[in-house]
Amino acid sequence: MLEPDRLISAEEAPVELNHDRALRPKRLADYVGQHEVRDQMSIFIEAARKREEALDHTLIFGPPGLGKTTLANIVANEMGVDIKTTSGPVLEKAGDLAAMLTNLEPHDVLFIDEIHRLSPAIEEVLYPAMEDYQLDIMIGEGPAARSIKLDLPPFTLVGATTRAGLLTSPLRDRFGIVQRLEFYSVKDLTFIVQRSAEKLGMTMDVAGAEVVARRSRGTPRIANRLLRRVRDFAEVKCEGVVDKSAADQALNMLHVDQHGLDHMDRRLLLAMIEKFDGGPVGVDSLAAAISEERDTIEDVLEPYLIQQGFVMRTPRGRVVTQSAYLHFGLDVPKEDK
Ligand SMILES: Nc1ncnc2c1ncn2[C@@H]1O[C@H](COP(=O)(O)OP(=O)(O)OP(=O)(O)O)[C@@H](O)[C@H]1O
Ligand SMILES: [Mg+2]
Repeated sequence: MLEPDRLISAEEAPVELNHDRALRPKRLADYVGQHEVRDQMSIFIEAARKREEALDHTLIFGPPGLGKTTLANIVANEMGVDIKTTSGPVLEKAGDLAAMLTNLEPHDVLFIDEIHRLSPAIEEVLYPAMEDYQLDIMIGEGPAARSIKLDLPPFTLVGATTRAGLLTSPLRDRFGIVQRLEFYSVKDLTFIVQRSAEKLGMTMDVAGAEVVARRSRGTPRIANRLLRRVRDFAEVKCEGVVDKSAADQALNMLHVDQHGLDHMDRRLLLAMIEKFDGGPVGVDSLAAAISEERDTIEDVLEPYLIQQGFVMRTPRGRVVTQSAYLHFGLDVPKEDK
């Protein structure tokens, strides 16, 4: 399990929901970064609106905290329709999904988070709903069971997942639009931090914002979280003014390093170096070595470490790179393995 107090976890903490909502952009124009996604979505949305049709079903995937839920809400907003939200693990019975589908108004968005966790029975209901706006379900049990067919209004299914690879291919194939979110550049994150600081009424200069951006693992949710901690620090220690030095001090105190790595990342990298000679090592062995779940490694820790070039995935397992050794000030081993 992820440690609940992990400061740079990209997962959303329940107490954060409200803070986050205040900082969450509502229009496509305010959705920072992800330029390709934004440009494409803006065209698809405008076209659907002109034709007075529902937007095509849209799949959004990417690591936690990059803006999938935000984008789903923006899509509904820009289409001028309502959004109904649910998630894969919550939908237990076909009837649950049927109830949601039959409650939709024409062109509404049905947002299913963690869509890779839908049960097979629910997926079966979803196929005709997505393809033909038809609901086809069995009601009752035993000899009295019968199937009923209902027409649904044209709607848009927006699915979000951290792991597109776990989607079954029939489900995946039914999405007309597939968007992959990338980690944000320091420049984009700096902008997000500046804007959030403004909304929080903070006094912060660009250099201070950039420090927070650099240590946020390319993830807006983490940037906003670190920003709130920096604000605490500045209010107590620096009369509320955040410049480079205040931001540096605050984040050093929190043990978030220059690359945004924290103790969990360091533990993972050091285990690879010390226990497995730098790899290759399978993800299960690694999970056992650091007492983490495999999913946490694959979903949360690894994507950023790979993106930053500290870890590589090879057919034989994970390998640490030279940069990882250098990051810890260790000698890079000779190529004689
Ligand atoms: N493009 C963006 N521009 C500005 N802020 C953003 C952007 N994307 C995300 N954020 C901020 O980051 C927060 C987290 O984003 P969001 O909840 O949409 O992530 P997610 O991908 O749905 O994460 P999860 O996988 O945990 O569900 C938002 O509340 C918002 O404040
Ligand atoms: Mg989300």
